[in-house]
Formats: sequence, C-alpha cells, structure tokens
Amino acid sequence: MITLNGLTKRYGDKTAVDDLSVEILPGRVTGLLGPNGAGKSTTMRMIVGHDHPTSGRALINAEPYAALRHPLREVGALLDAKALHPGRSGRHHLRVMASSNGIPWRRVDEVIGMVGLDKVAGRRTGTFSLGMSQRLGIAGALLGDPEILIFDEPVNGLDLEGVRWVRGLARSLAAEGRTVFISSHLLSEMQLTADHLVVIGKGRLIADEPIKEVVAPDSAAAVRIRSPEAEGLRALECWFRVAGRTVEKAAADALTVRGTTVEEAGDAAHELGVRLHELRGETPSLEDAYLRLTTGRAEYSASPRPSGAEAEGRTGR
Ligand SMILES: Nc1ncnc2c1ncn2[C@@H]1O[C@H](COP(=O)(O)OP(=O)(O)OP(=O)(O)O)[C@@H](O)[C@H]1O
Repeated sequence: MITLNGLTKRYGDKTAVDDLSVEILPGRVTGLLGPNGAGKSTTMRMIVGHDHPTSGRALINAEPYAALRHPLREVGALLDAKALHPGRSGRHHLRVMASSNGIPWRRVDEVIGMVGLDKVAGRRTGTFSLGMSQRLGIAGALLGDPEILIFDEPVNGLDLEGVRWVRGLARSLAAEGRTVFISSHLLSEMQLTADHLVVIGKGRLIADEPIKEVVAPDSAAAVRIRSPEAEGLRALECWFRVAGRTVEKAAADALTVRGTTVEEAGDAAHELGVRLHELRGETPSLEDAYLRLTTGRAEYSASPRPSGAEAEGRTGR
C-alpha cells in the first residue's frame, strides 16, 4: 500500500503537488490521472525518494522509501525511461541494478524475457527507441518482484501491441494482489486499464474513486436518435421535453436525450410515427466524467475545451 499524507511539493513559487492525501491499495490498478503539468511525475518521484516533499509524507507500507532495507524488492518504479547510461547494454543496466539490491543475475534474464527484450538486451541503451527504453524501465521495476509497482506514463512511445502488453501486465500484476499505480494523461487508456482513479489537477486532488463511480453519474443513459424527418425530430424533441428529459441537438438530423432509455425513445418514435435511421444508447465515457469533475471550478475555466477524444489540457488548476 502507498499512503500519501498531505503531500506537498513547491518549486519556488510553483506548487507542483498540493496537500495530496490518498491511499493506493493492493489488488487493483490505480490510475493517477491529470493533464500535463498536473503533478503526476512529481508525486511519483516523491514516493520513491527521488524528490523530497516540502511538507507531508509519502509512505510505502507505512514506511518512508528511505527506510526500506531492500527498496527494489518492495517497490519497483518506471519513472524516466530515458534516464539510462547510454553506453551500457540493457542487460548490463539491469545487472547493475540487481547487484546493488542483492538480486541474483538470473532474475535479470527472467525480466528481460518478460518484457520481450531478449533480442536486444545486449545492445547499448543509447541505441534504444523510446518504446524499448520503456520496456527496459518496466523490466527494472519488475526486477525485485516487488509488491508495489509505480509506472509513470508507461505507454509513452509504445506501439499498439506494446500498449496492450502494458495493459495486460498491469492487470495481471494487480490480479496477483500487488499495488499497481500508473500515471497517464490519457483518459481513454485509464478507462481500459484502471480499477480506481486518483484524478489531480494543478497538484490538487479532484477525485479518488472507483472508475465505475467516476463514469456512473453520466450513465443516466444518453440515447442518440437520428431521423431524416426534420418535422418528426422536432415532435420528438417536444415529446421528450414534456416528459422531463434533457434534450440536445446532436446534429442537424440527430438528438441526444438524457434520462431516457432506448425502449422509451423507440416507443415515443412509434407513437409519433417518426421514421428513425438510428436509435442507440451511448456508453458514458470517462472523458465526459472528467469534464464533469472539472467544470464549474473557476480555476479550470481558462482551459480550452478539447475537441478530440482525448481530454489532455482539460484541466489545470
Ligand atoms: N524540478 C522542477 N523544478 C521546477 N518546477 C518543476 C520541477 N519539476 C516539476 N516542476 C513543475 O511542477 C509542475 C508539475 O510537474 P509534473 O512533471 O509533476 O507534472 P505531470 O503531471 O507529471 O506532467 P506531465 O504529464 O507533463 O509529465 C509543472 O508545472 C512543472 O513545470
């Protein structure tokens, strides 16, 4: 378990992490989600003692990182994948890490196999792509077979196969009962990987909830209705408003209705004799939930609303 207790980091006038208190529990993947500059990396660096808090504490199984006798055996971290000695081979890099933590070298070959770097482990890391460096970083994190894993933006630079692999790895490590803490600014990625979300913006806690609860409030079913009949669509819009539903014009020929069901919408269209080309329940997205969490906060209002599927830059207190 990782415990953050009033964790705060200031760099001069800049507060990177602001009074963060959360518990990251074992047996699940916890996503640390926030836009660029939200304080994710700083939080993770403080957990593994690479940075000192201005105030508050970060504890690993109730102890500060500095007090751990065999840190790599308790917590494995991928922080900055490119922070490698460029002249060393991947295997050499891992052997140095293993030696300083009393880990046998055979474990080095095991983790090289686990991350799929067998063919390139003898190459100098200076020649590694970002994706290969990420895999090497993950191998380093797994080296001590720790109960706690911290991955800072682990899918950066990975191709689709690599992204799927990280997702599967994170899920299987959590299924083994380990604490898995992964940062990302990609909501869509977290939706596929995490069980629980810690959302931060400008260093402050915005949400600490199971992913299902973050998404759930929006699931007051949105239904998309498309019709080629403009008049019929207007009649439907009116019908839903009278029924107390929330109606939005999704396009010239489509409505999005909240608080209804496809059954109710289908029956309404039938009753009004409106021809439909589409009737579809929309799955609530984490993007919507994220926007909901951060809108209404004055400090977020200066952020431009993104147009794409990803919500980078949505927040930032
Ligand atoms: N060593 C440092 N000195 C000064 N400011 C820093 C330092 N490290 C981080 N910051 C600032 O603290 C804030 C949080 O940075 P951090 O890298 O933790 O955010 P992040 O959420 O990890 O962002 P990203 O997704 O871009 O990595 C940023 O405004 C950053 O500029």
